[in-house]
Amino acid sequence: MTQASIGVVGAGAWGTALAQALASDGRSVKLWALEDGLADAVNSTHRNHLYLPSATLASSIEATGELADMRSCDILLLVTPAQYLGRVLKNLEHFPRDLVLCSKGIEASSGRMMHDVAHDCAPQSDIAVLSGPTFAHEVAAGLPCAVTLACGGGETQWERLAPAIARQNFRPYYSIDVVGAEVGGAVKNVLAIACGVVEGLELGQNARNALITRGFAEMLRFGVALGGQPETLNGLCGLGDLVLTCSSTSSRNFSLGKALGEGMSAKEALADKRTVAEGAHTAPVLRDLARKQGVQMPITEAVNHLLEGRSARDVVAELLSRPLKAEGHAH
Ligand SMILES: NC(=O)c1ccc[n+]([C@@H]2O[C@H](COP(=O)([O-])OP(=O)(O)OC[C@H]3O[C@@H](n4cnc5c(N)ncnc54)[C@H](O)[C@@H]3O)[C@@H](O)[C@H]2O)c1
Ligand SMILES: O=P(O)(O)OC[C@H](O)CO
Repeated sequence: MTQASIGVVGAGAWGTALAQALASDGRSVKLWALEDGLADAVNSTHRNHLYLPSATLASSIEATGELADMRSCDILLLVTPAQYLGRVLKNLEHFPRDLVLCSKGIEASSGRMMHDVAHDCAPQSDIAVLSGPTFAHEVAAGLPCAVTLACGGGETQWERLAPAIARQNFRPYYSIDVVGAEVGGAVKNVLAIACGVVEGLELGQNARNALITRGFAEMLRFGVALGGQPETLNGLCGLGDLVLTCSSTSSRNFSLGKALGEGMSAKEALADKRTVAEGAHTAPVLRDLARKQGVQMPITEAVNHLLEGRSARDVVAELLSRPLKAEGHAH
């Protein structure tokens, strides 16, 4: 049987790392890069100097600056920042049967989750979501990791995707819950900003772990309200990614929060960044969607206050002054 041909759309840190993981067994992988000259640089130096300079890339990765070159792929992994997914999909001329969404966010202009954005552009394709605790530099270095691969096309899609995506050190777990997988990745980025603030203010490990646990309760409430399954959010794409991202300055979202906690203004912390901290874009739209659903998300509300310019100490004091309530309270 011939192998499915794979393309990765987006040559930021994560798209590059995914291309490297998939090419680690010598398979050829196409990688689309937006920036002028980046595709040529990747092909000639086997490095992505802009987004993942630490990694040496397999020679079987073929980078291109032309989206049209992705038309021959059987499977496309879409790895743009969430706010650009719709725009890039509109420029794709041809959609394969399998689209795998790897961005972690919500479209701010419309409130659409990534699978809705993709479905609106490519209604004939089966849509899957790949998400989990995965820092790009570790994946690109070949270190082991595991992810949720939620297949909207069910088991038949999983049977196509699993052999194309699984590698010795890159281990997908099957799920059918596309909504739960997307909620986990989008919400953890917002919560990681909050945990970074705790680090920046030196509030201690007890506070950080309280925030992770109460943040997880927010993630669960929101995910279930949207139709996601609690067991998905208990897994790699939910709790697993939340714990990773809330514990390390390798996370751009955690680092953004830390800078805010140390006293930098949101404007300064977000200025001139080539790389994306998705939580900053997701926080306002997540708050609006939660309010619409009647779901309480006090930590998400607090992150929005910070991004709107309130002082970190005031926002933390306000969170700690909320009325006492039962831990298992549903709202
Ligand atoms: N970096 C990681 O460790 C990691 C891991 C898992 C998931 N993700 C997710 O992957 C997605 C991409 O993140 P990343 O880390 O690869 O990005 P990055 O911060 O490394 O790079 C920014 C990306 O944005 C792209 N970009 C900028 N302007 C654009 C435009 N107008 N149209 C299309 N693309 C544009 C750039 O080409 C580049 O690919 C995000 O949703 C992120 O949450 C990242
Ligand atoms: O650097 P961050 O905060 O975007 O996190 C990267 C990954 O999503 C971790 O799983």
